[in-house]
Amino acid sequence: MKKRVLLIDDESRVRASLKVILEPTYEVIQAADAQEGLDLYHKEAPHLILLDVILPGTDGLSVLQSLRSEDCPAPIIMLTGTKSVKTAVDAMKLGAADYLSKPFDAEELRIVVDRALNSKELEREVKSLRAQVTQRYAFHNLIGKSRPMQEIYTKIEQVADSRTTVLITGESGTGKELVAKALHFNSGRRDRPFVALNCAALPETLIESELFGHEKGSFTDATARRVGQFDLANSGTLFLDEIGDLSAMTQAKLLRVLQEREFTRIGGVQAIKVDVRIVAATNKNLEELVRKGLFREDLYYRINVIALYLPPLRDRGEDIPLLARHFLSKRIEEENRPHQEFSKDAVDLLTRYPWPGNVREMENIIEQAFIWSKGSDSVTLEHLPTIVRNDSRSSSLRDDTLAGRLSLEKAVAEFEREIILDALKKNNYIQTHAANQLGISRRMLKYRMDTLGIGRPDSENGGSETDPPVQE
Ligand SMILES: Nc1ncnc2c1ncn2[C@@H]1O[C@H](COP(=O)(O)OP(=O)(O)OP(=O)(O)O)[C@@H](O)[C@H]1O
Repeated sequence: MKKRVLLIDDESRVRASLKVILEPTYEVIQAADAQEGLDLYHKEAPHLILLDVILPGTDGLSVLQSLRSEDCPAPIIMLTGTKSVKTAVDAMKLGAADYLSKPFDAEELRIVVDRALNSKELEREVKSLRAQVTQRYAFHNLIGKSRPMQEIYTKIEQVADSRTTVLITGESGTGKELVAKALHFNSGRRDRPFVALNCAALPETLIESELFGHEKGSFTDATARRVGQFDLANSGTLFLDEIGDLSAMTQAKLLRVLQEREFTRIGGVQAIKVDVRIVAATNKNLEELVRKGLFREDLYYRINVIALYLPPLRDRGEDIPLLARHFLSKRIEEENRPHQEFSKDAVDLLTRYPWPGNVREMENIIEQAFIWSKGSDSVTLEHLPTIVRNDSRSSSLRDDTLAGRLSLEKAVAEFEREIILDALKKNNYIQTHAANQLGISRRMLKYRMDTLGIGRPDSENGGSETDPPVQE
């Protein structure tokens, strides 16, 4: 079936000639003014619109605006006068797919129309592929296709819809809060509140009042009754992050709520019944805290009914490229920037980096790469922060040595060479400064440079003027 092109132009001569050019490939429908054009758009749902800027009554730019405000899926190509560059720019800003300045020839018209339709097609394909990938590799905003992540998805599905308390463990930034949200939004409580409280962020004096609320006059600052998080989360989920940081007294009170499903506000006498599902998280080793007497054993057993462990990112390497692409595409979409991919060596480097701050650190690093790669076709090594580049280099030296590809002596020399070069570059090749930074004498630096064969970049800028001669 031929694709439909809607042509909105008041000059019948222009309409007739455009029709002749396009008709062999497309079905052309025509309108002579804005109103007729909008009516035909609603009736015929065209695949592409050719819209003249100058129309009697309502002009083309206003029509463009109203089509865009309706989320018109068809690309719109503006037909402008020769001298109206500003109008063309305005039209592009308002969301036109392209423009053609009159007079244009048949070939130009065909190219612009084909290109707009193809890129729309491509956009649609990318969207649908992305949706498919997200469906397969994601679970409620959690991205990851590694085995541990697939297991987490299965467990979430299995336990989400019960009132059982869940304990999520894992290093900082591994996604514990996202898992807690996934549990909530996949449960029957999804329309009720999800309340998150970071137990480590509040001083001990405040945490109890934050959790349970207080009655007016219960302490000096309690000028009014305050509702606590348990009240707010009633019939929903309460996410207690960093639970290992709770004081002994708050641990005792929390145990009571978990056992009796009721609590009392500070300064209150009346027990309040609640139906709250608790999801707790920690990056500490709770068993060890129990052994040291810092965490109540009975509370530990109460919250550790179902345990979910999120492994660090470095242990789920196949998720690294997936997450990196996810964060990059998200930013590209948000800022409406042209599509970019990572170069192969950038992906390799990201995969080798140990990610001590896990997914949170990755989000941050991809944000930096996104900023530095503005205007480039792809995200390459040079757009990644030095911390990733250096760390990955040292780990590849280590890997090569352990795999027998490089002798220890050579690996150490290579490592030393890179550090010395870095120090020299940072200090503009002034050896005295570089030596200071490295904590060695200038003579020693000179000696190491000679041994490792490090020369100056060129004698003009090599810092020789500023460096005093080495005293023998
Ligand atoms: N699997 C994932 N897919 C997509 N985004 C993720 C994933 N894991 C974590 N993130 C993102 O990384 C950031 C940190 O995640 P989150 O706050 O859930 O970690 P956390 O383990 O609770 O950290 P902390 O222990 O420091 O509280 C968030 O912005 C989150 O959206």
